[in-house]
Amino acid sequence: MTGDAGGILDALDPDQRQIAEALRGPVSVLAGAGTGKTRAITHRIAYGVKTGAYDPQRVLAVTFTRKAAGELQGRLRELGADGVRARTFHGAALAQLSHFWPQFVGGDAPQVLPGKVAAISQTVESMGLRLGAETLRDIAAEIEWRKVSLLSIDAYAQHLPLRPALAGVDSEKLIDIHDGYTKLLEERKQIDFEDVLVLLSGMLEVEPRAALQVREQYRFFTVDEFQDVSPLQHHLLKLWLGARDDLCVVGDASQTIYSFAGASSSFLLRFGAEYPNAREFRLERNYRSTPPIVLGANKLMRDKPGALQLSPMRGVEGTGDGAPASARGVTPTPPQFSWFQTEQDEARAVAQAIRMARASGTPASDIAVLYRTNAQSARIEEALASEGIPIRVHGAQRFYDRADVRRAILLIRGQAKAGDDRPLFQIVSDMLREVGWSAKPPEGSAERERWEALNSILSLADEMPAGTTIVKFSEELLARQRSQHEPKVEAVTLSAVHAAKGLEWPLVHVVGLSEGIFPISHAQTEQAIEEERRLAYVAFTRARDVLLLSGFASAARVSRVPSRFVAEAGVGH
Ligand SMILES: Nc1ncnc2c1ncn2[C@@H]1O[C@H](COP(=O)(O)OP(=O)(O)OP(=O)(O)O)[C@@H](O)[C@H]1O
Repeated sequence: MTGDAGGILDALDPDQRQIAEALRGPVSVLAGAGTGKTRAITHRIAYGVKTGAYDPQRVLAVTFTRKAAGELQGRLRELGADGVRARTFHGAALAQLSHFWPQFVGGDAPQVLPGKVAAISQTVESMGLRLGAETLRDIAAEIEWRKVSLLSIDAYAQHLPLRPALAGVDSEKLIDIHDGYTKLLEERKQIDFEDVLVLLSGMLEVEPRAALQVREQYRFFTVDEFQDVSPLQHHLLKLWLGARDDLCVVGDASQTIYSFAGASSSFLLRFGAEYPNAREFRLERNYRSTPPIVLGANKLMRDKPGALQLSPMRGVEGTGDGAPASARGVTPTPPQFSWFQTEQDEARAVAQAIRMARASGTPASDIAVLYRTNAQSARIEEALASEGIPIRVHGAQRFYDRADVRRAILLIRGQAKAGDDRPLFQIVSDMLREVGWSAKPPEGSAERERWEALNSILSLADEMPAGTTIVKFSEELLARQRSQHEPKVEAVTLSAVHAAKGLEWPLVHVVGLSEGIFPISHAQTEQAIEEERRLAYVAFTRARDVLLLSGFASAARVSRVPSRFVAEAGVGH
């Protein structure tokens, strides 16, 4: 064994360890929420690199969001697997398409449209139709669904009777819009987000030299969140692999929350049929949450296809990572449900509960408020701001895209180049002052959000080993910026459940648990309700120590009852 490879396995339980040691051939990991699947795959890759089984340059770890790819990259870097690439399907495909286009098509690759709605709107207008913004967005979603499902427009036309009807657009018109939109993009020499994968797949199919180059570059593949893979992504993955089978897929059928967008957990559940020589592993020990949270999650998913039965590990001697929860000011309590008259009452009560949690020592960054749709965040933002609680709205703007953060990093890099041997904390706080940071946090909520972002850079400097120079710190920041590895911001996270996948907090509020809100009113079929249930499962399993559920009775003169998911998880008032 080379270097400290064996040490990597020490952080794993026996099941995770088996996965890390299964370095070759097709491997599938069915892993429940909080069972350490990210830990298992990052350690597996690091172990492969350290033992020399993998050339890090030839390893590709794929996931679905840039945030998750950043997280994966950061964790791999911490484990010393630096050269390995963690990318989204889209990011990896775009890089390859841009590389191959000049060679095999000529000129630069076409520009990728930032969104579809404007082009659809133009198409619709040229047809003499008038459609509302909501319908245009629904059409955009249909175009996406068609493309990720690998359907031509003709094949899609056959499927139409099974698709949800769109208000004010009959089938014939809808097909004309798909046609018109395709032609418009061709004329403008533009492509959309899904076309990146469609075109790259086509290129790899018809250009053996392109396929050869990609296969030469990447040899070992890992796909996280495989339950959310679409037929298009699956197709591209097969092209990347060619005749080889060094593929490790990891996922949880109970966390499939993108089937509305064409994802299908059947690729995960039928992996063994696709690769008869596959080794299948299961991770069912939940390290994240207290036993009552785990039991509630199990109840919610009882007897659902592909659902794993989680065993709570918290409280079991010799397991768990780090300090007991109470050391951070969070005292574990069983999940609870509170019911309010209005949304405003609910928001106020959540804000008060968070104020009290902070007063008893829970750091703001240990708290999250999760909701079904983004539109719900405004109420909560308002209520938290009026209690003076710092917030960050997850998914609104990425940390390293913030103008103030970018300026601060630029200044720190400049100072590192110029040379400065004062203590790191002093240099960094001076640089931050130049972009408006001061020792005392400001009052207003936007100002406070900005301050917390800048202050997290200072906290990062503070956490560096003693004696770290400004040059080293600047390199660390740059590496984190490249991999989107965000420092911890001292603020309460507000997030839609979809965007919270893969994350965890000691204290989680899930709000708006009223029928018609969560499950959402437009989820009418059994399939749609099942997807809502999985979304509730994702939400509930984000909590480590305390899970507080709430809902409200009336909104816009509609009278609501508590969400079925509360009772199904066995959570009482
Ligand atoms: N072997 C282990 N020993 C102690 N703690 C562990 C172990 N494996 C995982 N954990 C802890 O369990 C939690 C969940 O791990 P991780 O984030 O890797 O989970 P996950 O399976 O990717 O979760 P999810 O699918 O719910 O997003 C983390 O806090 C992690 O540190």
